[in-house]
Amino acid sequence: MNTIKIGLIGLGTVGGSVLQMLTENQDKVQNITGQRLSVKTIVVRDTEKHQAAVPEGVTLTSDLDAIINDPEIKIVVEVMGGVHPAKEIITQLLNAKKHVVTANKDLIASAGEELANIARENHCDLMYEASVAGGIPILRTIVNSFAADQILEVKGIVNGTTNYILTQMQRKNWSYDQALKKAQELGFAESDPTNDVAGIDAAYKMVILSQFSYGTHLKLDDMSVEGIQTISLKDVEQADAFGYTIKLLGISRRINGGVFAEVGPVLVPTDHPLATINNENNAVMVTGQAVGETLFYGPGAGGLPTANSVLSDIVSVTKNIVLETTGNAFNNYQSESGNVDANDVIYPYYLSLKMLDIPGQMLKLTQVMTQIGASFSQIVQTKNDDQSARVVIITHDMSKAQLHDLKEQLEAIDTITLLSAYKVLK
Ligand SMILES: NC(=O)C1=CN([C@@H]2O[C@H](COP(=O)(O)OP(=O)(O)OC[C@H]3O[C@@H](n4cnc5c(N)ncnc54)[C@H](OP(=O)(O)O)[C@@H]3O)[C@@H](O)[C@H]2O)C=CC1
Ligand SMILES: N[C@@H](CC=O)C(=O)O
Repeated sequence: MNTIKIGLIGLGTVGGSVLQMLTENQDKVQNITGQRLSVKTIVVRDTEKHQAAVPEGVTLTSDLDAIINDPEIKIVVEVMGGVHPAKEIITQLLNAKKHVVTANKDLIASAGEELANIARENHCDLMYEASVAGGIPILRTIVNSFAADQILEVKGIVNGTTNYILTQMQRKNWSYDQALKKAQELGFAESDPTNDVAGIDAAYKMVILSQFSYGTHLKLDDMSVEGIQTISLKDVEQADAFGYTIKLLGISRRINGGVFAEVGPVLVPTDHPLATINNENNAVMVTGQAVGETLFYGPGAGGLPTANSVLSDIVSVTKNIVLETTGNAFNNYQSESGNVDANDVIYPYYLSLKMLDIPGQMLKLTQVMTQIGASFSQIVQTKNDDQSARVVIITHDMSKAQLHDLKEQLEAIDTITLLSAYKVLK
């Protein structure tokens, strides 16, 4: 039996589980591919820390050249994370004719196209199923099963850490800090969790999903990205009283020949499937013109679920090596798309406002709403912690352009402060 040697860069949450799966599931992989897969070399920063976890016969080193310059190693798994030096390392690996499997969404969202070109020039595979929604096989599903359908919308929960934090805050009354600490301990969060909680990790995933779904190359700078740091317990309770759960959603839609994508907190009706997705689980709802609405659910973070996606890529690369069909892009859908007009992006909004407790403030608010042509379907007045008046509104449908005008007009009124403005899913 032929043996394919593998190099592994990173032995943390995901790398450790990849090593475990490659060791424990060897027989099945061998049965399917006809090849024996064997990890030859592992690269980490601190070899001492990992020595005990490395099986006999496997080289553990901090020297990347031990993989790059080893002609025996055909497939390299990059699970170290971050854009630099991962980008330079993968470039070197591809130029050294090695097939690369990565879970690195930061890198693929920022430089995926460039790396795919280098892979093609070298007749190498570059695969990254694990970069979006951890254990959910969403990218390959879009490539294969939506190949002929026009995807109209992709939305969902694509960050496990924030969904875990929101679930613990909503169900167990944990503080934000307590829930984040636990998410880090469980290995869901990035080594620096800023990108998780600020919505940037979800935005990277929406960039990749949009490329697969609409063939378009969005940039993070083109998207509005908001995290969960500003969600207050009062918002969570008020949303619940209105019949909604707050979730951090990525939403992308084809609108009039353009592609619109955003990440932010959204009020989801409690009977909507996305409201039922808890803990580190993710769910991606793909709406196709022909197929209609579909939902893909599963663990979005964690070692073994993510490793399962990495292994599916390794098996695909192995089959391509055997069939001599390497060098085809993971996704080759390319399509031009224009800009989306802010007048065409329409949702109801949840607005919470702080008002100085002096007469005439509600009248001012109503005047601003009327002026921009918006109206509300629900309104509640309570108190903020500092005893100022808190007014919470759910608007009728309004455009992003109207929301922008509303924000501008409210900024000019020093007795009213807009605390939060979240989309409401119907
Ligand atoms: N954790 C998760 O649930 C998921 C993670 N991902 C992605 O998978 C990748 C890995 O994540 P995760 O396993 O959680 O990360 P960890 O922080 O747990 O592990 C990172 C590993 O990479 C090694 N490493 C970091 N920098 C270097 C370097 N310059 N040279 C050599 N080795 C290096 C570290 O070595 P040392 O230990 O010596 O410091 C460590 O072993 C990231 O891209 C992440 O976004 C994707 C989906 C889910
Ligand atoms: N930090 C990420 C890990 C998976 O991509 C998350 O929490 O979703």
